[in-house]
Amino acid sequence: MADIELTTPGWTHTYSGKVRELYASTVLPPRVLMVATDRVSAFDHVLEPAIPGKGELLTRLSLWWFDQLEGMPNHLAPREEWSSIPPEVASRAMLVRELTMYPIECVVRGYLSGSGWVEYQESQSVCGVPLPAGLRDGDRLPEPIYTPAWKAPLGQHDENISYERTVELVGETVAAALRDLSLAIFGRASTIAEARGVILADTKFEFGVDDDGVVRLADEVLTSDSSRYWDAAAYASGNRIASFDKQIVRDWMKANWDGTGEPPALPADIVERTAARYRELIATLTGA
Ligand SMILES: CCOC(=O)Cn1cc(-c2ncnc(N)c2C#N)cn1
Repeated sequence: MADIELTTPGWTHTYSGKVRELYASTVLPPRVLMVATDRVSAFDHVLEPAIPGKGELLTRLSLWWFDQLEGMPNHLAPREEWSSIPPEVASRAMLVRELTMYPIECVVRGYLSGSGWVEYQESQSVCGVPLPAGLRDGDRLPEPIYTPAWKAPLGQHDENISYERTVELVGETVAAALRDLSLAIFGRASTIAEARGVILADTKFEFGVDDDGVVRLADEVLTSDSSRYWDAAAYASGNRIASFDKQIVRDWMKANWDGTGEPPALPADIVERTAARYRELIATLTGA
């Protein structure tokens, strides 16, 4: 990994994700700086080259969604503290309260696609949740389903788990809260997106708890990295999955890599088309 320390003093690098870096403040109260890079990952690999502007675009999308989800406590630090964000990353960073994170990926699916479609064909269920017969790839589910995963340490695969397993991991009260909050947020976000001509097919939330015991929506929220977004008009006309997310990259990888060894570099047109889809999604949803 290229040198990732910030040139601005007062920050210590603490964690590298596939596409984001975390830093701890050495001067503020417990705060975490979450910096989004332009890196793109698919099939558990970080791909080359980076997608120009991706980090900034997805940060803007996260911040817009946090604002839309008023009333839902989140991990953003008070905006008056944001002047302390290093200018070198300010356009693609979020300053957040340090939380104790729950090890649960709170996945909500409103449509049948991706790994869910593969599993459905074999078992007429997704993550153990039984579904009606006769569904097709891309179909809207009768109602959104909560299909949690255990958040594995970096480098390991997240593992789909049952709701009962989440109870064992975090207790009944918190497990129920994570499920209910995830389904409620998904419902509100779907309504907001559909009013703008965009289908939110599925997404993944993460939550943590602060020192006062408040459960807060954390991580990035409803970005093209944590969600599948489709164009509603294209979907209605039968193009079931004209996507606004990484599908361009996934489809190219499936057609040009056998999954062994290091993945090939993305061609320039795939990089540009992906950047353009990110820009189009943010413009469509936020108007900016
Ligand atoms: C670099 C990628 O980060 C992650 O994978 C997710 N992650 C989040 C935390 C976290 N830790 C304390 N406080 C928080 N508010 C958060 C948040 N969000 C740790 N890992």
